[in-house]
Amino acid sequence: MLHAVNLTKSYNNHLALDQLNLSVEPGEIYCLLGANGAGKSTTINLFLNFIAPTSGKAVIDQVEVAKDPQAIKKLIAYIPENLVLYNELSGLENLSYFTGLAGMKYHSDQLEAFLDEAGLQGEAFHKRVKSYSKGMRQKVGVAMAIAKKAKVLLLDEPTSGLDPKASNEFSELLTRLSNQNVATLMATHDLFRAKETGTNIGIMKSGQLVEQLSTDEINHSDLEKLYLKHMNA
Ligand SMILES: Nc1ncnc2c1ncn2[C@@H]1O[C@H](COP(=O)(O)OP(=O)(O)OP(=O)(O)O)[C@@H](O)[C@H]1O
Repeated sequence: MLHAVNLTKSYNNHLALDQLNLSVEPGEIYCLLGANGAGKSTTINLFLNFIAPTSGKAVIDQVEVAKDPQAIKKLIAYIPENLVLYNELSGLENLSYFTGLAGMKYHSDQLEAFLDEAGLQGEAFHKRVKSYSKGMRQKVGVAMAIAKKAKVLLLDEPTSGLDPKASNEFSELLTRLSNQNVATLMATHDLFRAKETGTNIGIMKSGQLVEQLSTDEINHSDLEKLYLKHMNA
């Protein structure tokens, strides 16, 4: 579903991403780990076509992202660390606005069903987003992905700053979406969540993927040891 093929990005001779090769298939939750500056966001941004590759390609559903970004837009949902929503609008109004912008027409009862599926409490649907916690805002993002019937989820540190309960709820949503065959690529610093929620883990260092493994293969403690081994190498 989602493939990086020798994907490379350099900024003025600085290699932010160096010949990355990875695949994420439907139903997989692939977690990218790595220190600050390792190239995680660069990878996500290349799949989003926010930036253009220097060489290599990002491919989603057999379409090269840089060649047909409009086709890709229909397939993907993106949740960054801080989702941009209109604070003066309610969660429901934001969902209505953004789905409308993406060319989708839903009745308010359908929009409410999406928010409900994303785990937002009914009493919050009509409250202004400025009163929402970060976890509630992220749920609006998940509702957008559900409304869009996105085949691919691109997430850049979506649980950063969430309390453990909100983070756990977010992880449960990801698992539910992966059970519906969504392919997820997530940049995160949270080793615990990556092991708990992810199906696959890639450890990045200085723009390179230095380790790939299935979460079935490793326990929490060994994952931490492996991560630190790479960071200290
Ligand atoms: N617009 C830019 N111009 C120049 N260098 C950049 C730019 N964006 C990213 N970089 C560099 O590319 C490298 C990879 O950055 P990236 O943001 O992908 O790392 P990251 O793994 O997401 O880090 P973090 O965990 O801090 O978010 C870093 O060295 C960064 O300084």
